[in-house]
Amino acid sequence: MRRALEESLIVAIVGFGLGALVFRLTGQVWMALPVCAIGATLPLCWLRRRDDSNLREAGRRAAAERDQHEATQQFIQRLLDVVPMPIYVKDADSRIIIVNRAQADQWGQPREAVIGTHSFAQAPDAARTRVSLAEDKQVLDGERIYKEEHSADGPFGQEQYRVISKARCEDSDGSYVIVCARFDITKWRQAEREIHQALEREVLLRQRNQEFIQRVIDVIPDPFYIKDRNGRLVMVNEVFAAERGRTPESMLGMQSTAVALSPELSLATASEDAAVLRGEIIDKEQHYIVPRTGEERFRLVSKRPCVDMDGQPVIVVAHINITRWKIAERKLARMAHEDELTGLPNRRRFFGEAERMISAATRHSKPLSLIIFDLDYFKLINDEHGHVIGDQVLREVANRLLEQLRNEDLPCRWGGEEFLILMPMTDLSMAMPLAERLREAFASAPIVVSNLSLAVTVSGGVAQKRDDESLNECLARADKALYAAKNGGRNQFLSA
Ligand SMILES: Nc1nc2c(ncn2[C@@H]2O[C@H](COP(=O)(O)OP(=O)(O)OP(=O)(O)O)[C@@H](O)[C@H]2O)c(=O)[nH]1
Repeated sequence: MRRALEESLIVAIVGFGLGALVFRLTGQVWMALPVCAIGATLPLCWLRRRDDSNLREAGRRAAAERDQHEATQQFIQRLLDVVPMPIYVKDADSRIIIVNRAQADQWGQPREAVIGTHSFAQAPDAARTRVSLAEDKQVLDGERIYKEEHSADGPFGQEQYRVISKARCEDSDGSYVIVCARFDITKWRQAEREIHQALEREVLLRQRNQEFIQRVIDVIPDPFYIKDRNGRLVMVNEVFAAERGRTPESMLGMQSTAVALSPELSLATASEDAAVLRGEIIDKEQHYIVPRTGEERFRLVSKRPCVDMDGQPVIVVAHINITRWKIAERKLARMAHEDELTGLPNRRRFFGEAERMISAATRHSKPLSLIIFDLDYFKLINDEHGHVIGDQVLREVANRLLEQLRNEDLPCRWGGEEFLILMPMTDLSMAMPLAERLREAFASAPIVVSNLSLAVTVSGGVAQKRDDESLNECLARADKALYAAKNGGRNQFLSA
């Protein structure tokens, strides 16, 4: 408008100016008027020519811009076609304006068939259409949609996982369009699921193996456990836990040394564990007293190196309770040499030691005497008070006998209520007073057992061993003297 006013003003000034000049020079109006008209026409022609050239230039530019735009469009299309994931662009009315090859292939339609149609025409149902339209509105308002979808039956009837991305974008005209991209992640998700299931199976298998091992070790009747390289308990059987008043689960993770039954038992643990981790095997016997109960125990400790299910080194430990065997062994050893009831040497031990004493006496030409004695009327005690009381009396007789002995004397329970004493460095004259002292020890004080006060006397025979006789021959002589003492009224010792 302003430009038109300027051009009209130029035309008017030029025409009027030329007319005014002619009128001034000629003074003739009829000459000035045509000049005025010609003067106005000249700029008009010039201006028209200039506009025509401008128009042509504008047309050329518009065509070039169209070509450029089209080339850009084609480039974008080629670019999108290379992308393997489905992508399409729709306008603000949800009409498809660009679609790449992957998307067209997925829809199973040629590109030209979908351009200009509504995107929701591709939706499988009304619900999906509603969701799609609501999302388009959100996207046009500036939101970005990024979501994952799972369908049990995808376009080809198979399971499908997709990541869907929708975002707003400005086109070359400055209008908003919606760019939609879909990424098929089915294979990843399925692989992920398979890995997850495999892991779950492994965890389950591991758990079952663990439970099975636990059941197996719980069957072991002795304490058994497994610890890691740091001495922490990783598996404990019920006996081991029960011995400590705990449950197996509550002990896991604890240091094995922290649950030792007695502090001295774990003194060598660290060095032993290090040796086992180097591949050594440890088998040893331990004798200890349980501080809590005062109970005496023996155990066989067995430590072995092993590798757990993760390939980590562990130490397998078994404590075999050998207390009963050890005590039985101890008892057997005692029984082999001691009389079980009285604790006195038995015949076997007596003969063993007597042999040595006789050899020594012979070698040194020293005298040696023997006493044999038994209880008088012991049968009556048994008959009247029972064998249990009788046993107690025999034990007391042994105690009283031991009180009368000298250190070097060798006593023996010969059998039943008969006892022997072998006295080295003792001749008959020394042996008789000792025998009398023994008789007196019984005759002077009753034996008290279980609130019973029982008068007990003993009778015996005494013999000094001759150089030319055996121990049995000497014993036979002493026995004869005992027989005589019995027949002579009892409560006396006679010499052979
Ligand atoms: N309680 C108990 N009794 C025993 C044991 N060994 C032997 N006797 C008993 O000792 C008694 C021995 O009886 P006798 O041989 O008649 O001798 P006695 O009654 O002592 O009579 P005299 O020796 O003649 O004075 C029997 O009753 C045996 O059963 C034992 O280990 N325990």
